[in-house]
Amino acid sequence: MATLAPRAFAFCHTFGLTVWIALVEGSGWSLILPGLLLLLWPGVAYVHAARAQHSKHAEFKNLLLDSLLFGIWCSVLDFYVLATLSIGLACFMNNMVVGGPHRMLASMALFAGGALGWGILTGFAFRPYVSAGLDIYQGAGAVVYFLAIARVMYGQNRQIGRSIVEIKFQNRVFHALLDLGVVANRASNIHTLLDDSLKHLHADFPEYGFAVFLQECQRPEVTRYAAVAGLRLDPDDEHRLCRLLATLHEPHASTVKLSEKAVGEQLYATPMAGRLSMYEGWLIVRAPKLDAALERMLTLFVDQLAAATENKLLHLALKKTAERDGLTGLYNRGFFESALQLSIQGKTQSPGLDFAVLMIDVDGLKEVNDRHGHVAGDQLITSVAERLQMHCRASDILARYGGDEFVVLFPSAGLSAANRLAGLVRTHMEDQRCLITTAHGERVTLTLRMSLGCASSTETPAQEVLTLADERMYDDKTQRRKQRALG
Ligand SMILES: Nc1nc2c(ncn2[C@@H]2O[C@H](COP(=O)(O)OP(=O)(O)OP(=O)(O)O)[C@@H](O)[C@H]2O)c(=O)[nH]1
Repeated sequence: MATLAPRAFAFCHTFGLTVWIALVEGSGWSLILPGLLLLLWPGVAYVHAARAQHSKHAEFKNLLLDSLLFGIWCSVLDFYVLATLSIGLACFMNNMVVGGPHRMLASMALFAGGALGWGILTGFAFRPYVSAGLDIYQGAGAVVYFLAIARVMYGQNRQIGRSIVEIKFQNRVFHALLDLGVVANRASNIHTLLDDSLKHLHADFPEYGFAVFLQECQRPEVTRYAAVAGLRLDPDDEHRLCRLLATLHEPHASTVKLSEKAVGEQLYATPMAGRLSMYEGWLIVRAPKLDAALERMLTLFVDQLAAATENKLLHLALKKTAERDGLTGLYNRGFFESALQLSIQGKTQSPGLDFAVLMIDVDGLKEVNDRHGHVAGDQLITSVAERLQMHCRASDILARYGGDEFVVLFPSAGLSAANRLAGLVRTHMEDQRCLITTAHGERVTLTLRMSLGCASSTETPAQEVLTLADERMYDDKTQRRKQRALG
C-alpha cells in the first residue's frame, strides 16, 4: 500500500514517455492506446493488495509483476536506453529491498523475459536515443521516483523503530507480570507479597516509583498494609498520602492524578476498585506524565497485584482455619498430629534425630464451667494458652489438643527440652492467679493448676511417645488429686 504513490507516479511517467515517443515517431494512437492500459495497473495492484488476505505478500507479487510489465514496455519503446536502465534499476532495487538477492534475480528474469518475449513476438527494434529533451524528462522522472521510494522507506523505518520501542516496553510489562506471579506464590504473608512485588516492579521499571496501600473498606482512614519502592516518602508523606486516598474512597474506575502538594512529587493512583473483598487498594506511581501506555500498564499491574493479594488472603485464612484452634489461636490437634507423624518418620529415617512431647491438662475446668459459666471457662483456656505461648520457643509446636488439654512437640530435641518447659510451667504458672469475668459480669480470681507429662523418643518407640506422655500426665493428675485430698 505504501508504494501506491511511487508506483502510480512511475506508470504515469512511463505513459508520458510513451506519448512523447509516439509524437516524435508519429506512431500516434497505435502506441498511446496500449499505453493507456499501463495507467490501469497501479489501481489494479492496489485493489489486489488491499483485498488479499496477506497484503504484504500480494504487494511483493505486484512488484514482480511490475518487472514483467516494464520489461515488455521497454521492448515496446524500442529499448530507449535511459528508460530501460532507470526503469530496470527501479524494478530490481524494489525487489531487492523487499526480498533480497533471490527476489531481485527473479525480478531480473521477469524483466528480461518480458522484454525478450515481446521482442520475439513483434520483432526486435532498437532506438537507444530519441532526444536530449526526452533524456531530461526521463532523468528527472527517475530522480523523483527514487526520492519517493526513499521517502517510503524512511516512513517504514520510523514505523519499525516505533514498533521496536513498543515491543520492548510490552516485553518489560510481560516480564514484570510474570515476576509478580512468582513473587506472589513465594510470599508467606501480605507484607512480603506487597514489598517484594513493588521491589520487582521498580527493578523492571526503574524510571518509575511505586507504592501500594490497602485500606479497610469500611474505615478507609485505616491503612492495613503499605509498601513503597523507588519513592521518597517519609512517614509524614505516607500519612498525608493515606489521608488523601481515604478521601478518594468513592470507587474510581481509572487512574487519578494526585495533588502534587500532598507529597511534593507528581503521583498517579490506580484503584483496585472492588477487586479485593476486604480492602480498597491503591497502586501509586511516580511518573513524569500519564499516557495511554502507562495507564494500560498500571491497570495490568493492579489486576495482577489485586488477584495475588486476594488469593493470598484467602489462602492464609484457609490455612488458619485448617491449622489453628479458633478459641486460642494455637495450632489445633490435626496440625499437631501431622507434625508428630513427621517427627516419627524422621526418627525412623535418622534414628539419632530425637523428639519429645509435653502434655498439659488444666485442672478443674469442669468446675469453672459449672460455677461461673462457659465464658469464664473460655477465658481460663485462653489465659493458659497465652501464658504457655510465652514460655515456648519458636521451634516448639504448641497445640490445643482437647478441651482443657495442651500439648507441646519438640521436633528435634530430647527429654531435657520437655523437662525444661515443664519446670518453667511449674515455676511460673502453677498456683498463679488468673482473673476472669463471668457471663454475669462478675470478676473472679481463679488459681491455675495443671498436670504435666513428658516423654521422649529416647525412652520409647517413636509411635508411643505421645501415649507415654499422656499416661504420665494422668499419673501426675492422680498424684495431685491424692495430695489435695490429703491436704
Ligand atoms: N468453657 C469451655 N469448656 C470446655 C471447652 N472444651 C471442653 N470444655 C469443658 O471442659 C471440661 C473438661 O472436663 P474434664 O476433662 O473433666 O476437665 P477438668 O474438670 O479439668 O477435670 P480434670 O482435667 O480431670 O482435672 C468439660 O466440662 C468440657 O465441657 C471449651 O472450649 N470451653
